[in-house]
Amino acid sequence: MTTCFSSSLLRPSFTTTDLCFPWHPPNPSRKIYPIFLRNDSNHSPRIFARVLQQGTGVVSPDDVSFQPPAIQTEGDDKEDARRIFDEFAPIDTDSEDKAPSSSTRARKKIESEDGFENRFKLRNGKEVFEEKAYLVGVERKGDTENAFGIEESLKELVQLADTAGLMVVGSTYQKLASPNPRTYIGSGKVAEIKSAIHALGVETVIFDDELSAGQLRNLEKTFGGDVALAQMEYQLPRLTKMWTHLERQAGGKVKGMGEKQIEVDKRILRTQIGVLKKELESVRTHRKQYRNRRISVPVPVVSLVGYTNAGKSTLLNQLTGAGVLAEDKLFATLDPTTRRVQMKNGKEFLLTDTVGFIQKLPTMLVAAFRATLEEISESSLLVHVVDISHPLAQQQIDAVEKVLSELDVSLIPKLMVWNKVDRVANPEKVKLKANKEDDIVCISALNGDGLLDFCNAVQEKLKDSMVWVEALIPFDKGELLSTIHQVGMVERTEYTENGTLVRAHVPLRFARLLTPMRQVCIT
Ligand SMILES: Nc1nc2c(ncn2[C@@H]2O[C@H](COP(=O)(O)OP(=O)(O)OP(=O)(O)O)[C@@H](O)[C@H]2O)c(=O)[nH]1
Ligand SMILES: [Mg+2]
Repeated sequence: MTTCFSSSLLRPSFTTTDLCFPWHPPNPSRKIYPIFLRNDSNHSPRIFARVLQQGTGVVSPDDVSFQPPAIQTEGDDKEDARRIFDEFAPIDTDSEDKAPSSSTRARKKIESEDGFENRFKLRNGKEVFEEKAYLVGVERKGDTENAFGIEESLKELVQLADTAGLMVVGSTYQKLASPNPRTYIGSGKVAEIKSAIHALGVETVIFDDELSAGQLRNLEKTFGGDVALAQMEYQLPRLTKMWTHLERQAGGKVKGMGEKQIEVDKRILRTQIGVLKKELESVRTHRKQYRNRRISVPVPVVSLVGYTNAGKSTLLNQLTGAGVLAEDKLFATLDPTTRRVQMKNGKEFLLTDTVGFIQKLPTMLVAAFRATLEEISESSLLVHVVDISHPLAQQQIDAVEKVLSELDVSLIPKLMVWNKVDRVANPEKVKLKANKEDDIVCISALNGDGLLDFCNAVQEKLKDSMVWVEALIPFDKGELLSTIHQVGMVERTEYTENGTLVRAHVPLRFARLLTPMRQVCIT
């Protein structure tokens, strides 16, 4: 699962055109392990490596069976590459007690000018440390059969990095003629990355590529870090050692940046982990409370599902004025929100916004995503929102449907919404096409176009999940009658001596409430 963009998604410091982003399409059939290599100043490659395992689960160091180093370079001179990698290799082992060198002082000066503390940014009300990131894409022979093209996949990675609080300052890629996963980027590319690290003050390098255990080991050795973002917490006690060690690589005979800096770094990690945990916990609690409250209400629940950035939150806001965060950013919505939609004809349904789907799902979002999935399975109707203006709309539809097909939701009725018709070259043509298909409605969530049609279509589809009842409602139960009108589809009412005879489709939960009256009616 993974995510996409206009330049407004990107930070002000760069634009889409700054990014040279040919990219290898992620292959859903394989595990992708982007490696984050962190270098903390323009001059000191204080680096650690971490792996973000895509998909569910968390990789642990024990899961990685190391084999002999197996970096093979392609096209370039292997010796050359080895030399470049060697520059990052550990050197001295006991430089900790030595006086700070001029390079350390210069680095500190740069960091203070850079406003280290200023780089804690507030995002969605939470404090994150904004790191400068550089992306490295690798396309292997055979990758091209993937539905998502290189550029799109790379853009998604930009958005993911952005969402993760990183500032993407540049990127590069390399095409490898061999599908062999043991073949890795050549020395020229390594040199290019190295010079970018220095020139752009890059702190995090993200490789989006499948890495063999050998490569992993090599990178781990080369860059000195233990591996895994998901393992940050696990690594915490070992960071002091690791970063001191990396310090030595940076300057040779220099003293490390000192305990203070190391403590700051650890604090950053702890903060990030803590924020994440709290956030996911609150998602869960929130969802549970909402669900419990909702179950007592007979109004049908409609869930908006769809690829990230499709416009789900915008649609919810338009229909309900909910003020739900809608942003041109990956996973703007983490905490699903439910609002009551009241139609002009008095009908009601509950509309739930959900976390967007993506072809690759970052580990840190998995928990939130699961909360959403639980939500989906309890809906009366799934509305699949599609950004029809997106060049890869069909691939995004396929990605979402694939996820849905893996869930236990096949019996829930579905409605597809083609959103952002205002952005397509020929809206009329698109609308015509939608009209020819069953269960597709064209809308612009942004300007409100087609929303009435949407609500009507929702009502029609909800019928599929309702049950047919005939009930005699006593006159003193007038509130039941108005609820039937609100949440159900009334076909006919008839006033009799004993009450009002109603024939209607109503949500199952509500039908149960009517059971005694149905019996009256039948007898
Ligand atoms: N032009 C246009 N832009 C739209 C429309 N609907 C949404 N957008 C824009 O698309 C971007 C994404 O919208 P969101 O509503 O945040 O998308 P989402 O599906 O909730 O995304 P996630 O929460 O990340 O899954 C925002 O910049 C919206 O303003 C539309 O109908 N037309
Ligand atoms: Mg959203």
